[in-house]
Amino acid sequence: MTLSASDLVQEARSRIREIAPQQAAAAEGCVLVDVREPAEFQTGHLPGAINIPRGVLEFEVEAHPAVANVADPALARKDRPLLVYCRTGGRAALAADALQRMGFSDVRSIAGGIVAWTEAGLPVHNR
Ligand SMILES: O=S(=O)([O-])[S-]
Repeated sequence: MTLSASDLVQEARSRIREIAPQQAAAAEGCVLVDVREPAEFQTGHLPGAINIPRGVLEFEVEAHPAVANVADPALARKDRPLLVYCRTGGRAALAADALQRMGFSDVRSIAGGIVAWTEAGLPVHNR
């Protein structure tokens, strides 16, 4: 049996936690991870977000300064709350699923991504 991208996203969604943009806006102490491509990130992103594209996420997340264990760089802080998002939620669902499988214990994805965030009237940082 082969699966479509949509099937993969649905499967991931069954294993992850998604929260509404308003809940995400109220979340405190999370590392906010934009998993879109750098060019997308540059067109506007959530305030305070870091950009680790979906394609390199598994390879780079543990060493990112926002996640790394400074005292022992070999150990990422797997209990660090991570809040991931993309454009509409597909890539973020796959990203959240992968992060959980890597042992990150507090991962959430913003339902509907930055599109839903913007539609909810929440602020976007443009540079
Ligand atoms: O993957 S996506 O939901 O950003 S199009």
